[in-house]
Amino acid sequence: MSRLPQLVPISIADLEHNAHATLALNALDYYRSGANDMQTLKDNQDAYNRLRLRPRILRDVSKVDTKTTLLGHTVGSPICIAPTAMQRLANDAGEKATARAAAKAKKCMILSSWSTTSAEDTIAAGQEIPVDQSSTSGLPLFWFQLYVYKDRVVTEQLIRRVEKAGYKGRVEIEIVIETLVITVDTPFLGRRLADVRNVFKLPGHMTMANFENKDSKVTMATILDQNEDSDDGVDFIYDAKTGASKRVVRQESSLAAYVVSQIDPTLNWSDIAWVRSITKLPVVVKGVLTAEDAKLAADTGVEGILVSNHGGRQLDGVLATIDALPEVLDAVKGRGVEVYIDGGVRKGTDVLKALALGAKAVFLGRPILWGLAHDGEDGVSLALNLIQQEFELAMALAGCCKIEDINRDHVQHGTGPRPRL
Ligand SMILES: Cc1cc2nc3c(=O)[nH]c(=O)nc-3n(C[C@H](O)[C@H](O)[C@H](O)COP(=O)(O)O)c2cc1C
Ligand SMILES: CCCCC(=O)C(=O)O
Repeated sequence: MSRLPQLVPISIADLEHNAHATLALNALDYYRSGANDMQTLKDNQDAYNRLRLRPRILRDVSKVDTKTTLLGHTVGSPICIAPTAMQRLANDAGEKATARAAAKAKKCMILSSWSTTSAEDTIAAGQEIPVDQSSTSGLPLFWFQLYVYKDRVVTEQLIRRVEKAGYKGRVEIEIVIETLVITVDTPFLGRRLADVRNVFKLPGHMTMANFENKDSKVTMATILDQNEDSDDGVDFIYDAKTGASKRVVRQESSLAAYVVSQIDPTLNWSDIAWVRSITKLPVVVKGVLTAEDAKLAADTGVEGILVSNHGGRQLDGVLATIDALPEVLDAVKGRGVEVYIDGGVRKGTDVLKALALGAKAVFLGRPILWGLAHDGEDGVSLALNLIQQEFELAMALAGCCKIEDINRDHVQHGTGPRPRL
């Protein structure tokens, strides 16, 4: 692979550029790909660029405060970390590095079900960072992303593990896993062509750590080719229920094969109700793109909706998330459901636009991975700080001192004069 010269990163785009130069192709392609033609992947960013800001002037913006609340918890900023699987492909410290950077920045991090570090170890890493409990500028927050397995016993065990890992109720520890984020857009894995070509797989020394326990080193038998060295195109698919491994000839991304074998494509609204019935954790559904589904989510009683197209990695050709956001917000207006967004957020002005349209918070996927690839924990801190500083500047230049100052009048579609209301 040709190597590009490294940049001293001063934007998320620079971090991405550097990651292209440093990551192994298997990891780079897995991280950067969208599904099929990657139309939605591109549109997620383009759609932000189609929006225009309407700044207000002469408003004393000498002090800007970005703290906000997420389901009742005060965090330092509405800029949060989306769940991305297998972070150790970017840097050996993986999810631990991300957790420490999130804790330092007092930001919310969602840990993926498919992390290469366990929920317990990730939380513990976050707790290494001292937090000022009396701080009025917010505290870090850790949420957990759940894939619902065909085997509900496996799903429930994972929920119990996560509840336990959250140490909820111990007053001296403020970092809690407070919310389950159920991903609902992945009954099957979207077709990411580069992963198919690369026959993507997780390297043998990494594991899907949330499915291990002290007695069994489940080397993620699931997607691993157990004959790693010879790469003979044969996988052993692990059946979590029987503990047996089935031999399959691999013709595609091992991840896609794993999803087929484990993740429940029959998932429907009654399963969301089931999850709610077995845990006290608040529930956010991740992957809503339409008013119709937003209403059903509210009817199911969820606490939050994350408007997401999975970073353009699932159904190619769907709306950019920022274009889908208004109909979701309209559909659940007055229902007490918080609405967040992810996909294509790369600049401080993107954050401002999303909040102006009504999102409570934005979540970053790939930018965190680019930061990790750049320099582990410091790289994630850099990614978070770069976009945080851009956001604070954008707020000030738009005449906003605090999050509540940002409103619908700060943004318009297109470049023409604002239509009369
Ligand atoms: C490499 C990668 C892995 C991901 N893994 C997960 C995952 O395990 N669970 C999940 O719900 N979403 C996952 N996502 C989707 C992200 O949570 C998020 O929706 C998306 O990345 C946001 O778009 P952005 O990358 O443009 O910021 C993943 C995305 C990427 C790029
Ligand atoms: C079930 C897929 C797990 C990882 C993921 O969500 C992604 O690669 O986008």
